[in-house]
Amino acid sequence: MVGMVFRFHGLEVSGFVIPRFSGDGCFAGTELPRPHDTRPRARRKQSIHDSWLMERRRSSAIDHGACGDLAAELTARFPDDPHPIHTVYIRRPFSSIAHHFHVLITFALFSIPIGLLLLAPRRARNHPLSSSFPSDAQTTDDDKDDETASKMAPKKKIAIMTSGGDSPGMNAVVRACVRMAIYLGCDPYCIYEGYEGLVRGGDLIRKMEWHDVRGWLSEGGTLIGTARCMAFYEREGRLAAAKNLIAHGIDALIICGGDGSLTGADRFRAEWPSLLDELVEKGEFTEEEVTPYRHLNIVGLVGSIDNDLSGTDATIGCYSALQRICAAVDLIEATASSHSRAFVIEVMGRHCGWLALMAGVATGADFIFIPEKPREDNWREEMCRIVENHRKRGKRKTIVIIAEGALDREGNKITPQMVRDLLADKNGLAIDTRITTLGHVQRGGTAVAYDRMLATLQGVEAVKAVLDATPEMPTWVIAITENKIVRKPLMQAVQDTKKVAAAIESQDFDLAMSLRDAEFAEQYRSFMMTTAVQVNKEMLLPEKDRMRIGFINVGAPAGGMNAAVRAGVAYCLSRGHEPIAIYNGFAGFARHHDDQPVGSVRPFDWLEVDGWASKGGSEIGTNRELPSESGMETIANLIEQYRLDALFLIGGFEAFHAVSQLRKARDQYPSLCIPMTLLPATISNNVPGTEYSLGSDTCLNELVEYCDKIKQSASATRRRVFVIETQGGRSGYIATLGGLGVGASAVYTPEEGITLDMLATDVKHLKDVFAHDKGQSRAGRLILINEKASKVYNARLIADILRDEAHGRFEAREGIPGHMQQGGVPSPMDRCRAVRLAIRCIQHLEQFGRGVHNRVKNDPMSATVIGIKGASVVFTPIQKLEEEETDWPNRRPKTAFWLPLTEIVDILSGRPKHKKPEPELTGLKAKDVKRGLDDL
Ligand SMILES: Nc1ncnc2c1ncn2[C@@H]1O[C@H](COP(=O)(O)OP(=O)(O)OP(=O)(O)O)[C@@H](O)[C@H]1O
Ligand SMILES: O=P(O)(O)OC[C@H]1O[C@](O)(CO)[C@@H](O)[C@@H]1O
Ligand SMILES: [Mg+2]
Repeated sequence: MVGMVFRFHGLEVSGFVIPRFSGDGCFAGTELPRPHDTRPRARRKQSIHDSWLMERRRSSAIDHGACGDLAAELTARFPDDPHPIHTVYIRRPFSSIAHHFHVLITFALFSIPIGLLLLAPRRARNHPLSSSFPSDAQTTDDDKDDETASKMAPKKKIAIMTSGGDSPGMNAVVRACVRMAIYLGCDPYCIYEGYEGLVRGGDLIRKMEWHDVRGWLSEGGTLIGTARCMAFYEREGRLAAAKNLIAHGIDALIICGGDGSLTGADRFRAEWPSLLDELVEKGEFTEEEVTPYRHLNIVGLVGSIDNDLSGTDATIGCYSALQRICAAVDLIEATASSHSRAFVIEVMGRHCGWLALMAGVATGADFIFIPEKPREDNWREEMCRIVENHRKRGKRKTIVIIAEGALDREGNKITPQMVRDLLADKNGLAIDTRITTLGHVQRGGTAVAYDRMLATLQGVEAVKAVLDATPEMPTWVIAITENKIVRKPLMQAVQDTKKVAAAIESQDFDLAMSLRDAEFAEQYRSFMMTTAVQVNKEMLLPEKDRMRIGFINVGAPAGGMNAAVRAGVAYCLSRGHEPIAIYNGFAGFARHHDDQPVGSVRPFDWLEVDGWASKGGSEIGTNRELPSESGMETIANLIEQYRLDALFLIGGFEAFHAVSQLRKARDQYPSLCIPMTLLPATISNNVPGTEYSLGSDTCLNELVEYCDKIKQSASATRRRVFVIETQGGRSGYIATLGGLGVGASAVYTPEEGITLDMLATDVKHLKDVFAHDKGQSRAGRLILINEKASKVYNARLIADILRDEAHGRFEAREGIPGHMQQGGVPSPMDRCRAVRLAIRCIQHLEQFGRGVHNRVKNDPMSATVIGIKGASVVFTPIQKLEEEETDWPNRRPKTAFWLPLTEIVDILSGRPKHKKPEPELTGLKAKDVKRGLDDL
């Protein structure tokens, strides 16, 4: 270090110091012993950043000399640093900004590697868009293309920040944005500490590399920090933020936060032109310098556990928080039931009742309080009436869920204490009552599979939106409607969100409800119907319209089956229908209906069913037998014998096949001319007519949790790859979505198949990746393979091939989670969707009424599948699905909506492009080709 001259003031590094500016245009550093400094090395390095950055000026040094030596010197200082310094650029003092050089030092801080950027330029090294896939092995070669840099257009710099309360999935957002930006030839930056980082600038704005975000999918919270920043509420703060963005040459900003953060973003966007004018006026920049930034390119991502932004069905993190809440309520139920107690559980949601509402639906709570829909003035009597009704029916536990922002109709806060006092009132219900406040437990922990998927896909979409943006376009927020990721105008979403608050304020609660997403109001009605069973007599249908509805589960168990039965039964009871349980599928129906003392066909007992909201498996039993196997005539006779007016089926591909068989047999057996509908429930998610089946979310959570653990083991062992076999039949949905959630290096699906070419590419890729991994990095890798991806290659064989090909350079093992993937307790999403879709199914069946055999026979809508398709919930006639949309030999839909996601899994894991397998020749063509009678 001695001999190099620095211009920076009192800059210290453990072991050497960079002295004051000497005024002679060159730099020097001197070794200094630091015996007193006991801080860990990373902390000491942080202090260099801090003090150096305090020294920096826009117009300070520009020089390119000696940087190679300095990088080598700094690397030598920190030999065991996992992220060595590649390049140091130094500026000569008072040079013009127009020289377009920058100072960059890459240090490592704790586990977060940092690209330290000083005086970021508009200059960049450009990777053409057509460049090969970025991979873990090839991403940090910044210095290679220096000579070409000056000839190319500047690279776009995209900054990502997280803001407001942290939420699980924010790290997945950052990972997706960083890697997608690199993939598309841009430079990603992270703004640390939310708006605070934007206002303060300096080293809170850092360039990111591909490997910087490795392993982030499974981390909770936000690793780039977040804050509630007071300064950003003020124009002064926003002015500083604008200055920092331009100073760092940032072209676009992706903000992931809740309603507040996006309101702030919208305000920033609206003020931007005047902020730039003010910066020019104050002499911070010239007009030419700000010209490239005249259009502020912002994209919002909604990251919040509260699910409080209008225009999107889900926010990143809300399902993870719901998972924590439901897990806690499920646990509390056992103790509540044991003591016959009531529990008042307070959940987060300052201005939004989504968490409380969904928790109420998913756990089958007795009563909820949410800000958007305060109870009538007589809420005390209403709650007591419902709780009393439940207790009279024999319920031993009472669960009341209250959002922290719960209000009464006059806008007064309803507190858990008020509710407790009411339930415990000695002159009233006199129930032994406790309060549990869940607090920040709800925000903690790793993201559930859905949030990882949402965060990743929305992150990718945000980068694309940034690159598509033109000044004429509105500023987008990335939303999700049902199953579809969509761009919506941020301004509209923010305005609608503000309207919710205003509507609550002005006590227009219907408006407040309608301004939330469509599911919100529907779920509220679902909750009311399932909790106030037979309390509200207005719900009852006239006698003549009441039906006997058979409930039957078919296929393998799937999370949410019981919740669907519970909701369907509760709805039937509210309407005066008679819900009939058919135990153990068609096999039970055909062969055990007259067993004694109880046969397989019997009315439901509401008290028993009411406890099924959170139960896994299938309480009424399920199996794969088809009506044709049980005997179609027997089934038809039984339907007649039990006077069933409708059939509600819940299950997977076998259930689909069963409805198809029943429909086709209608000509022969008139008793089958009753309305029937199928609610898809299978972890494989392979039922035609829907993009989502109950149980698939539970399965993905199990798979992701399993893979996280395996990956941790692989990472601890350093250079090891696990090949995980997933279930899913001939559908690669679970493998692909699981791969998206855990960042798999490769996913093998039956839709694509496996070839030697693919394996060879993946082996080479893994070798490259491991060769570039430093020993210290979190190097474990996963490959996911569906159980039927190939007739030849299975998890064990692929692991053996990898191990053999590694020639001792890395290890490979297989892992098979098997039936664990069916899950224990169903996920809240499966439970909530089960409730909503089951109620829709019964509503669909009840439209037909009783004894309408002829009408039913000619109406394609009388045998249907309910499904979520894109942005809507739809019923599709089974005949259409059977004939047009089903790949019968492979037992899956002809088109898999999720197939394009495989590319995203590959892009984000840096998997190289591989040759796709040829389509399989079958039948006569295959025979003739093999005999040489036809062309290949
Ligand atoms: N009206 C506003 N004007 C300017 N900045 C704002 C505005 N509202 C919020 N912000 C900025 O966004 C930050 C986060 O907002 P807030 O605390 O409301 O959290 P949030 O984004 O809604 O997240 P969550 O509610 O999930 O915790 C604020 O600290 C502030 O810096
Ligand atoms: O952690 P803090 O800043 O106290 O914020 C708690 C608030 O954050 C939120 O969880 C949203 O993240 C609100 O529901 C809650 O009121
Ligand atoms: Mg908020």
